[in-house]
Formats: sequence, C-alpha cells, structure tokens
Amino acid sequence: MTSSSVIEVAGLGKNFRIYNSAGARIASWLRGDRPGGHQDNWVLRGIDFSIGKGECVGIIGRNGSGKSTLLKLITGTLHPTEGSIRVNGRVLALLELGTGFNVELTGRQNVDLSAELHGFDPGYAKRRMEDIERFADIGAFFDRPVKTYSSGMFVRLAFSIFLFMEPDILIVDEALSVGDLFFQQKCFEAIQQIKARGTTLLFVSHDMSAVRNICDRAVLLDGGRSTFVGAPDEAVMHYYQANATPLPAGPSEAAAEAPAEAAQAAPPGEMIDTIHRQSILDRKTRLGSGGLEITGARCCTDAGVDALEVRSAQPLNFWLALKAHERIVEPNVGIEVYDRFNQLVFGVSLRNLGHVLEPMKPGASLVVHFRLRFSVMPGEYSISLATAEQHGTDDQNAGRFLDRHDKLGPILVFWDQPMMKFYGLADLHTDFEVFEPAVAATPAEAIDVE
Ligand SMILES: Nc1ncnc2c1ncn2[C@@H]1O[C@H](COP(=O)(O)OP(=O)(O)OP(=O)(O)O)[C@@H](O)[C@H]1O
Repeated sequence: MTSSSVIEVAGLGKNFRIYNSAGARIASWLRGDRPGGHQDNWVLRGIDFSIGKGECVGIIGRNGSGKSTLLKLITGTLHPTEGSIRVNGRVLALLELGTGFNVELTGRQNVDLSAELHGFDPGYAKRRMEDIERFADIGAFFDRPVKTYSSGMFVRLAFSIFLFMEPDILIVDEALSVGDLFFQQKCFEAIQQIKARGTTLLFVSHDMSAVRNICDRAVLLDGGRSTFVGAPDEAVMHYYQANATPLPAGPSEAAAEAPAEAAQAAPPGEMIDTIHRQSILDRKTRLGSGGLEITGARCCTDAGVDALEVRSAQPLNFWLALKAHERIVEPNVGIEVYDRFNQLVFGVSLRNLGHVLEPMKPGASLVVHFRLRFSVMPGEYSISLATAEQHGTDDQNAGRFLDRHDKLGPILVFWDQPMMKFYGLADLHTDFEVFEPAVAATPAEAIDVE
C-alpha cells in the first residue's frame, strides 16, 4: 500500500456459490472446500484500483454490476473470495444508515448510542449534539422515538450523525436520494465541506450528474469487472455507451408555443388577488430591506393551472406581484433556478432581457410575468425570486437586493417517454443537417432490412 493511498484493491473477486440443494451445501461444508454440487457465481472479478487520501471516487454501473458487493467488501461486511482489499482509516458507510438505531429511542438518544457504538468518548456526542440537531432539521421529532419518523427524517438523522463523526473514509450511496430536494442541496454542500477537510469519499450512484459534479475519478463496473477507472466524464461516457439507446424524435412542442392566454387575460386587480391567493412564497429564506416587496408569486402552466411540476422542455409561468415601500430609481426583477447540488442552472432579470422598468414611487405596485421553458434534465429544482435596485451600483450585473426569496418549490421536471430527448444538464436546442452521398445504392450494396 502506498503511503498516500487509503484504499487499495488488488485482483479482487467475490464468488457467491449457488448450491443445487441444502444437502449439497452441507456436503460441501463437510468435504472442506472441495468443489461439487454447486455453480459458481462470480459477481466481482479482477478488480484493481487504489484511492488516495482526500480523493472522491465514484462507483458507477448498471443494476447488478456489483457496486453494493464491492462496498460490502470495502466495509468488511463481506470477505473476498480472491485478491485483497486494504483500507487505511475509519470507514463509515451510509448504506449502514441507521442500522445501529434503536427505534424505541429518540433521535437525541440515538446520537448518544451511535457515538458509543463507534467508539467515541461519552462527551463527544454532547459536544456535537447541537450541530447534529441543526443539520438534521427535523424539529420536535429529534426528541421523539425514531419509529415515528418518515423515511426522509430517518435519513436526515443518520446523515447528520455520520457527518459529525468525521470518518477518514465516507461511503455515500443512493440512501441520500431519500431526502427531499432541500435536504439534498444541504447534503451536497456538506459533502463539498467534507471533501475540503480531506476526507476520502466513495460515492456510489446511478446519478451521473452527481458523479460528474463531486467526483475526482470514477470506477465503472460492468458485469462484475471494472471496465474503466479514470476521469468521471469519461467514465460516464463509457457508461452511456454501454447502455446506449438511440435518441428519439422530440414530441411536438406546438402546444408549448401557445401564449399564456388564460392567465394574461385577467385584469390587474384580479390578477394580483389571484397571485396572492395561489402564492408559492413561504417566507422561510428571505433577504433584503423589503423596499420593493414581492407580495406574492404564482407558478402555473400556460393553461393557468397552478402546478409545481412540468414535463422537460415545457414552460411554466411565474407571476410576481410587487409593491414598492420606498422610491426605487432603477428597479429590477429576476428569477433563478437551482438544481439539487444547489448549482445555479439559470438566472435572468428584466434587465438581462433588455427591459428597463420606470422608477417606482412608494405605494406603487406592479406585476411581472416570467415564462421559463424547463429545458433541463428531469429532477427537482428550487426557485429564487428577487427584486433589486440597480441605481448606485457600478456593475451592470449586480444590484442591491430589496427582496429575495430562496428555496421556493421544489419544481419537479419529469420525463415520461421511454427514450430521453437529450442527455446532460440542459437541452441546447441543437439544429442539424446531414449530407448523404448522392450516389444511389446498387442492388448488390442494398441493405436487407428484413
Ligand atoms: N448474497 C448473495 N448471493 C448470491 N448472489 C448475490 C448475493 N448478493 C448479490 N448477489 C448478486 O451479485 C450481483 C451484483 O449485485 P450487487 O447488489 O452488488 O449489484 P449493484 O451493482 O449494487 O446493483 P444495484 O444497482 O441494483 O444495487 C447481482 O447479480 C446479485 O444478484
């Protein structure tokens, strides 16, 4: 093992023997390890890689490719049939999430229990309790028995405990996808912090954008073999190539091109009332002086149906009711979309769109309508809405926030067709041309398609 590597896997293989009968299993056991009465089922074979301290390595592969088995070998839950696996440091795996929990005890009591199980001194849990409680963010449930928790709360508690145990190696798996969007955004921020403090991360996921986002390298498993070890982008490309399906023709977008007539027809007073009645503002995460207040925000389809979900590539309408409480010289209004890694996917303001609002007097009100086509990959997104004063700032792209609401939604972008319309984070609306040879195929060259 080199001094800098914390996990070293060499010639690793795992065989699950399948016995023809219970008797065959006992006979094999009595004979020692001699073959007979079973079939070999090598679910991993010839796996070689090493992981350096502080690296974040993704393990990807389709269902049944051996990811969980590999993790169980790394955590010591399973033993290799051949080869070796060496781990230098304390490993915590989210796949063991809550396995040590006593469901009769409260969240708080389980923090104590988990710390004890993992060999921490009794004072450790007490010192970190406040941080763990804050991160878990499950309110009064922290002091209620774990058996009363939803699966999301369970993951919140378990992930918070793991986070503050500061392992040398943290194994993160799909368990994380149980939490809601806002918790996931928090987790990915926490994962970046864990990375920054030098913890080695193993990230096992079917989520290719997550792998691209947080991993330094990735291991691609296919049929129990590691077919690629290297840059995440390349690993993901090989993954898609191995599971390739042709790109489909897109569905008709004619309906989406229709303007939002139903909503546009409403008179302003009634419009403002409707926005207030159907508002998605929750006023939980808010910034700014409130000088140009967003009094309500409505999110609806082109048909005027209030909705927080949209098919990929279709539009949603955001209607913002605004009220000035002071004189605003150069008002501006904007909207931003964030993905579950809390990455800004898209942001735009009226100024970006080339529209300059007139100055506003105290008491003046306004309605602004944004229509956004969600040409992004399926998933959950949060929305931020903001008003700003541009006057007094030198930077054309920066204003002083007057009212900003974050973490609204989430908006679910879904895709319900068997084939994807595009791959990646966003649809870049590609045009294409094909220049085919003009020579007609001779009968000998004609391709028999039957
Ligand atoms: N205890 C076991 N006995 C026999 N076969 C097993 C056992 N555990 C796993 N397998 C087999 O090993 C193969 C790899 O399983 P594994 O769970 O490691 O795959 P995976 O990549 O994690 O899949 P998924 O993405 O669906 O979780 C599968 O064919 C599975 O049926």
